Amino acid sequence: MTKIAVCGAAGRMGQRIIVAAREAGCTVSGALERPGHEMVGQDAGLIAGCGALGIAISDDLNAVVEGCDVLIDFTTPKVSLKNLEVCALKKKSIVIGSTGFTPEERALAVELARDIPAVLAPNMSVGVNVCFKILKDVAKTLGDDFDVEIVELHHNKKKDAPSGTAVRMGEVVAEALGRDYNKVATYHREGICGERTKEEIGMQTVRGGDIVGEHTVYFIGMGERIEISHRAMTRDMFSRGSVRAAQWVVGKQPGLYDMQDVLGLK
Ligand SMILES: NC(=O)C1=CN([C@@H]2O[C@H](COP(=O)(O)OP(=O)(O)OC[C@H]3O[C@@H](n4cnc5c(N)ncnc54)[C@H](OP(=O)(O)O)[C@@H]3O)[C@@H](O)[C@H]2O)C=CC1
Ligand SMILES: O=C(O)C1=N[C@H](C(=O)O)C[C@H](O)C1
Repeated sequence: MTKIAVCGAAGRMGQRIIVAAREAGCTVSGALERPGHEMVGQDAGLIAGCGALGIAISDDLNAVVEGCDVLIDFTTPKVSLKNLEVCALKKKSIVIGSTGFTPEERALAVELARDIPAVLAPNMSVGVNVCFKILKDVAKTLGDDFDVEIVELHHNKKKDAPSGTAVRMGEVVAEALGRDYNKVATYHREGICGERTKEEIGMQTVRGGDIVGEHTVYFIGMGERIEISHRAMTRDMFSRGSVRAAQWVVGKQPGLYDMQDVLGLK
């Protein structure tokens, strides 16, 4: 039985991951929150709503990592990089779902994962990962004649924008079209901003209420358009995906993998 520890255990995703790990027959060996968090000391299962587990939420990163086979971490990029560093020191695996990584932070993650197997993915759902695959084909087939715009909608508590999933969708499309995402992504239009260029990929963000996560990529041509949409109704396919990744990654060769590797979509 895979021993899974969860970082960000009292968070929206952390709670669902604890439930998913139990449902998948894994052992929840530890649960982490930051020092000073009001949930430290509480039973992780009671907080997650799946009944007492006898595992108190801890703020001791080293002890929790030592007790697990794999750490699942849904927090922030800075916290995830620290966790990756500690997992590398203790030769444990890690699955990171946090989003909002800068290119520099991503490069650091690749370096830190040199000696341990790690998964880093902005979206753990099967549906979104199949969309990544479809988007590549659609973009290649349509070529430069269709304008690409990406719109994402999330709840009002989300801290990063655009979502990690939207950024990855933009990167997939840009790569398929032979463009550099960092040069063509357009996040803002206001005032007399000029006509749309052919190369740009518009990235639009909507925040409100309790929207779990919705992404649409528009390929807009003359007289027709294609829309590829994914709508998440609950967080459960993200949490189940992260547990699937955790079971998959333990024992793999060192290196940084993504969900396409886990799902065999490459
Ligand atoms: N890859 C995927 O499939 C998905 C990725 N995400 C991403 O996961 C991340 C978390 O999302 P969500 O669960 O909604 O966010 P939440 O804010 O609900 O949860 C994050 C939790 O991590 C805690 N935390 C902060 N710092 C530390 C620390 N140093 N050690 C341990 N715990 C810490 C937070 O505590 P506090 O509140 O005190 O800061 C909070 O409880 C985001 O980046 C989000 O975009 C979300 C869904 C799916
Ligand atoms: O913060 C969230 O909630 C989500 N974040 C991920 C992202 O930024 O892509 C994935 C999902 O859409 C939910």
